[in-house]
Amino acid sequence: MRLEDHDAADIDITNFVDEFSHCFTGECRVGVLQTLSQISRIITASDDLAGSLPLILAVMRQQLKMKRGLLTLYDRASETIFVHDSFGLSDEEKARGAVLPGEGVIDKVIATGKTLIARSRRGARAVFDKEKKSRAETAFICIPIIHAQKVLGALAAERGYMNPRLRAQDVEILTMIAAMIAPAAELYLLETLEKTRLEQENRRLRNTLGQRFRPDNMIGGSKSMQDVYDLVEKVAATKATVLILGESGVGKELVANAIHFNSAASDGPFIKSNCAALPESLAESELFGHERGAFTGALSLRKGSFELADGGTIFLDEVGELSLSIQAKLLRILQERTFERVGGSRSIKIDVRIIAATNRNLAEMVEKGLFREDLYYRLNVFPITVPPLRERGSDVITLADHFVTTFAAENNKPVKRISTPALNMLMAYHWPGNVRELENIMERAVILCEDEVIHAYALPPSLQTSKESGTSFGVSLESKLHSVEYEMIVEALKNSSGHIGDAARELGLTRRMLGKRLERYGLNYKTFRAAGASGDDLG
Ligand SMILES: Nc1ncnc2c1ncn2[C@@H]1O[C@H](COP(=O)(O)OP(=O)(O)OP(=O)(O)O)[C@@H](O)[C@H]1O
Repeated sequence: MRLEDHDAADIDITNFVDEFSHCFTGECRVGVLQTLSQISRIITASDDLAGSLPLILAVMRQQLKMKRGLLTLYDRASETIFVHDSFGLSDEEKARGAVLPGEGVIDKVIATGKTLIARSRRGARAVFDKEKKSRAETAFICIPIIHAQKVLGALAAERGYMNPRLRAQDVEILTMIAAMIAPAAELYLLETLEKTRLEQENRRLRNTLGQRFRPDNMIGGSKSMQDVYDLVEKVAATKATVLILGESGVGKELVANAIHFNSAASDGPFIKSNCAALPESLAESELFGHERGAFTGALSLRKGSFELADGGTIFLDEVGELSLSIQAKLLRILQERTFERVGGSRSIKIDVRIIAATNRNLAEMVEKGLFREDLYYRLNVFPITVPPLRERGSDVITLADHFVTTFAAENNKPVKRISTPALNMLMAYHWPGNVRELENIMERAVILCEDEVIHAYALPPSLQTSKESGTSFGVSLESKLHSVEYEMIVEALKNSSGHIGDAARELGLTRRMLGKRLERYGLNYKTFRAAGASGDDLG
């Protein structure tokens, strides 16, 4: 009901603070102070300020014997006032988010930042619906919640009397409570609303700009990886079994992680079991657990990975390495979600999402009788193939930069960039060990680095053979020297912005000597002019 809905005669809005302040006499102070100290304790004890707001309303209800109360908050960005918490409202009122008679009062209080009181005989009748006989007036007291000069909302309470002294007392108490909960209200608005808004904004931007999902833990935006991210996003929302395929080191475990942490079970456990690392004798008890005394040395009951993953996700890495007998047990879990511990007869039921990964060709293994066909089909419900690094184009550079930043921070080194020849080498290499190999190489290079730039000679010999920038260097001493020379020349030309005299001076050569070397490497000093000293894109 809005303010305008009332007859003018029935409503009296009073700026109340001064009018009745003299009525607040000493006799009530003890009870009031107890209430305030209780509220203050709730606020101090709670590590979640926003969570303490409902408790405070409960204290208002119990200690101050208010019939109805509500806490409204103002979301500045959407310019909406919403009921955060309330007591005494009927289910119907709650469902429509309606507030007490004098809804317009709340608007006014939030707009002006001033305390207001609405008196209403009609309101009284409506409020005390069940006590229709009562014609007593109601006071709807509404106090702004202000923090750092910003109105964050309003605290309102309704009293079924108009006794000026009690009303003045209520105003004073509610004003103090409003001041005490203001930081909590601000925190709530910041944390909850801001987060929701950012998520909405993020979704909106992704939709409008055609941006797509990328798990937080994965670097690289190449088309082939974007296809992987799309699959991750889709399957994360389901409970389907996932089979992740791809060469060693491509990031299969990261994909499994991303699925789990973007799923509804993200608060549940994520248990990884490396099937290849387990000797046959131990694999069964590792996965399914064992009862006490199940075998020599089984001194106590042990839960296996499946049981530990209950309510979450189990990641079976290198699933192609499992023995045929364990494959049979795994098949049963996939079909029935039950298993027995080793040495046990009781069936254990679990609720687990299964993600398996392998770098083996399972279909081929099925043909050779090394992998159960029925298990293969059960696992292969939603396959995701992670592409090798050599098929990800400039992701190599993005990942290399990411690793340089990470390892520079880890090792406390001022390394800032990768030189162009080094980048060319990274791009030309075929990366048999994929991202893991790149990660290791960049860690080594950062450790070796003595200035702010990773030079080509800091990369391992396996990369030195690459045809970087069209200049192929062999593995002999002479080729390596040429590689270093080439890079030093490129750096000097960059530093001097393509000024051949300055570059020659920096290198300790004459212009003529430098000219000859430029010729040998097919370099043109003029191409370094436009890019400037820090240009990174010159070959
Ligand atoms: N897209 C990526 N972004 C950042 N780091 C990555 C990415 N892909 C892989 N890595 C890193 O590379 C390393 C290897 O990744 P991961 O262990 O997930 O590969 P894998 O395919 O499971 O390997 P394996 O088959 O040997 O088990 C890890 O350190 C991982 O953090």
